[in-house]
Amino acid sequence: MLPTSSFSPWPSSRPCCCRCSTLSVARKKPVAVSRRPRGGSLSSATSTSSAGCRTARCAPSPCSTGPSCSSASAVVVSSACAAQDHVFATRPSSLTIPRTLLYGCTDIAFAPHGAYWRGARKMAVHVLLSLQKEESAGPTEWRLSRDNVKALLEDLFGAGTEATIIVLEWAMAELLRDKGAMQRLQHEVRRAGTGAADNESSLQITEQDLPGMEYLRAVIKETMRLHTPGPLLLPREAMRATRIQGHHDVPAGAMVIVNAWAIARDPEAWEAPEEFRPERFVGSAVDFRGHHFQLIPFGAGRRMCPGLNLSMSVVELALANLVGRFEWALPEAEPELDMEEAPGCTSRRSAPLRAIATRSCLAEANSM
Ligand code: HEM
Repeated sequence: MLPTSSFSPWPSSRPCCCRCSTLSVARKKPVAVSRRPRGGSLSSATSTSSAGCRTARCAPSPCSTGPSCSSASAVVVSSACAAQDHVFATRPSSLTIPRTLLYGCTDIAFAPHGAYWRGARKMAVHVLLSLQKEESAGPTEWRLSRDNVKALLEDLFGAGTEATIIVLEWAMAELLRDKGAMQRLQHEVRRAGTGAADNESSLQITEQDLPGMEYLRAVIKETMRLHTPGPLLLPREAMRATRIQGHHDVPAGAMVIVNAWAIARDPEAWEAPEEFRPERFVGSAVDFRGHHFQLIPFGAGRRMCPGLNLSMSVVELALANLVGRFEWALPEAEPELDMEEAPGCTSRRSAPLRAIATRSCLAEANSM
């Protein structure tokens, strides 16, 4: 993950770790925690919440001693940085939960770096996630056991669906709170949607309508910045000993956790980071495709999420049709939206979103 160039992962003035109950941060060791998550389990490594990440950010900085730290068995990265992607291209081998649930890590997400992972990922990207109708990977000579297939399907259904739904739900929640953003998005969608010129009942947003919708993409980026679906991404492991930023030694086998939640709210990278401001992405080149390390909800580098295009097509299409075809309001009984995130590996809403939809009035919208 995290290729080269300007590399400042653990600046002197900021906490460098989210609150993970079993990770103890050595105050004088900016990138180091002294022991692995208890039992080496996935849930203990990644179970956190936005409240936990926030608490850590407000805590006295464990990074304040600067670059004097030495080695680590687990490293938490909390600000945008670049590192040698090839060194961190594997997943921790010590996690018992994925090993048990994913048939010995024969899925893609937790497979160790190597031929099996490469083949499985290639197959998924070309055959399943390329959004092409024809198989483009060519005939495969792979022999997969029944368990291998089950592990792969768990990734593709499990990993994909929850994160995609999380983004859609948070986007609607933010838009329900921000009438200006909702109106601007509805205006864009209704102008571009097929049938918009006729009447609302024929409004249908298709994939062909999406490319011109810059504000729609800005809303989705801003939603993923504020509500990163996997706040700690997926853990990596150092395949060999390395040194990062010239002074942080990372031993072979150290677990690397990226606190994407904290990075996306870093006041040094973002103006008013706690506010929902989709406009910040209008006319901006900043994207989440792994080149801008301040926004990495899909990760970056070799292990970056291969489902990015698929999930973004789904979210764009669903959100455009939801806001284009309906007017939205909060239920009278619940005028205030609860914006808490539930604890866990993902940033699900703690309370389900409840909203009232009525048919849209396009004539009005088009005269704006
Ligand atoms: C909003 C939607 C999604 C988000 C935010 C998301 C996020 C992520 C993240 C953070 C990673 C780890 C990246 C890293 O280590 O650098 C990942 C990996 C992965 N994702 Fe997604 N994902 C999403 C949708 C999907 C979908 C739709 C699929 C497939 C149907 C999918 C399949 C995978 C797989 C197979 C991996 C493992 C890649 C590897 O280890 O080589 N994801 N995703």
